[in-house]
Amino acid sequence: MLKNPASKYRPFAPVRLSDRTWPDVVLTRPPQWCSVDLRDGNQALIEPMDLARKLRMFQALVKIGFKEIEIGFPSASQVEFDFVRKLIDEDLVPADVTIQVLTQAREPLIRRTFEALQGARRAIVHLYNATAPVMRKVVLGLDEDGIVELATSQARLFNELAARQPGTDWVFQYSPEMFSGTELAFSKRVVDAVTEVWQPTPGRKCIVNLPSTVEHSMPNIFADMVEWMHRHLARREAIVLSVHPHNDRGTGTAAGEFAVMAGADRLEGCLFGNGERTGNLDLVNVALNLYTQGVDPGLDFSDIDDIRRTVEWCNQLPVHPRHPYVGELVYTSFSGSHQDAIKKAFAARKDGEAWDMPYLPIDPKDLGRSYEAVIRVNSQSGKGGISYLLESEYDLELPRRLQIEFSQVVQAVMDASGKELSAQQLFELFEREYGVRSVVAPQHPVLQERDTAQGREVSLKAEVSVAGRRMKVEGRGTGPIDAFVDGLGRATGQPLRVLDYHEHAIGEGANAQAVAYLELRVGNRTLFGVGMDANIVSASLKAIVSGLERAQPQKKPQERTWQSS
Ligand SMILES: CC(=O)SCCNC(=O)CCNC(=O)[C@H](O)C(C)(C)COP(=O)(O)OP(=O)(O)OC[C@H]1O[C@@H](n2cnc3c(N)ncnc32)[C@H](O)[C@@H]1OP(=O)(O)O
Ligand SMILES: CC(C)C(=O)C(=O)O
Repeated sequence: MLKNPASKYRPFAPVRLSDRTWPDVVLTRPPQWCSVDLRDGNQALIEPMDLARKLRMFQALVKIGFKEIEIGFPSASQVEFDFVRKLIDEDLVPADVTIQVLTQAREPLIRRTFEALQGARRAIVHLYNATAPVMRKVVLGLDEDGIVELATSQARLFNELAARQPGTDWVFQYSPEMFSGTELAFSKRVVDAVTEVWQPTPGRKCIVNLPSTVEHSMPNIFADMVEWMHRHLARREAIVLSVHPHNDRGTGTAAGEFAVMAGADRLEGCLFGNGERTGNLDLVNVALNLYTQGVDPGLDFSDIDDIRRTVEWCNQLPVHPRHPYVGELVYTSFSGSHQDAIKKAFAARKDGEAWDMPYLPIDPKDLGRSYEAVIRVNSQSGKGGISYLLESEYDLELPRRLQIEFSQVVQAVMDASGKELSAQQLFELFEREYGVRSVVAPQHPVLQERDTAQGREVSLKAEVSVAGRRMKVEGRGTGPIDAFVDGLGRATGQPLRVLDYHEHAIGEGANAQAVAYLELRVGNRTLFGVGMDANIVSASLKAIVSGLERAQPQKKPQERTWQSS
């Protein structure tokens, strides 16, 4: 890179528009949408779409709700021509959808374009020619007058060819190419000259499309340029003012939104921002930005993953996992504090309430995404995410101090592997750590109760196996748990106390299980034991054995053996 980039690059020129109004505008309704996936998106593909892919994309766009779809550049190739014919000949265009096609301002191409459209019910024919200084000089070798002459002569050809096909309801569109890099006064001059030829009326408008063919400036500058055009164009009342932002600086979405605030009526772009170089404006992004402001965009993305799969198939390009609204990872939280906040907000949220969810600007359900993938656990995660997954996938409601204890177990495993843990892996780790499957309930229990002067007394005899060692326990207490703790303490010679107790059911009916979480004091250690059983008392007794097993001196995590004192 250069030490002095100014020796090579020029800053963009600000627009003189001190009375700009667009910054105060609030968007309360959607613009007119036009998808250019089948043209600008298609021309940017490594392998342009064949007929089957074009048709599938067209049908997906119709299903989403687009009413204007640029279906191709019919003079560019046979496939492009044939696709237009296919839609017309096979009557595949719904009555409320208008197809649009693009042509350069070159006579043979324009003639071929009108030929492709024969028999169309309604069509937008889109004419463009270069207007930017570098293009005038280097590509076309024309001065400003030459460019105006080129544009107007071809605009006249539009009038002529359309008149020969009166059965079609024609709409004309004009784009000064690289509007973003063209002097504003010249853009106005050429656009006014074209609309003078076309003579649109408020009842029969033409479309003037302002492309940031290359995104040259910050989006506020683009908005100033659009507002300037909006205020200065002749015949504005007879024009649908459209913009066509690209995304070279990564601000295509902002440019599109600001342009609508600045007076644009219509937005051209592609699904998930496909298009030349860094792409076109991402229509899904803008539509869902509106949606999250409470504005119905008039486009339906309620199965956004299906749309992504279609787009990936047609474009043969992947959508990035972090792409706004659609990426595989955008409804996933790995970091502990995010998980904690999301978990609490889900628990606090009541149906019908306004969406006010930390770290989730949109309800994934609205786009057909599920909550399950919202939280994933890796070394950046904390107890909130871990317990969320265990609760949402396995119905385990870990008490808070157990969440803290188990998250340290998880962290040790993560630190060693560096990998993400799925909900299933977390559950298996939990089962192993607390011996949920391996711990056996006390065998041959004999339980007796009697009333004494101090109250009810329970005595319990049983055989128990703790970490592979069988022992007989005999104890007394105010209830079975108390008696078991007393007996185990005697049998192992280890002081044992229950500090806290939580239990809940998992599942219903014949398959219901009880799960008990007991916080124990074993010797000088405080730790949890967990037991699961169809019977709640057995679940509690198993939890005590679980805690006792875990209390023995540790060799390696996940590898403990019993050492009796
Ligand atoms: C910014 C955009 O996205 S605009 C859309 C661009 N899309 C595409 O180009 C995809 C489809 N294009 C194609 O298939 C081909 O380019 C075609 C069929 C249109 C034309 O092909 P060719 O005739 O072989 O010409 P080529 O592609 O090299 O275009 C360059 C010629 O067009 C002329 N030209 C370029 N832009 C324009 C314009 N806006 N208006 C008029 N003429 C133009 C150039 O001056 C050059 O003419 P020259 O050969 O006399 O020097
Ligand atoms: C033809 C125009 C609209 C275009 O695609 C562009 O300038 O990016």
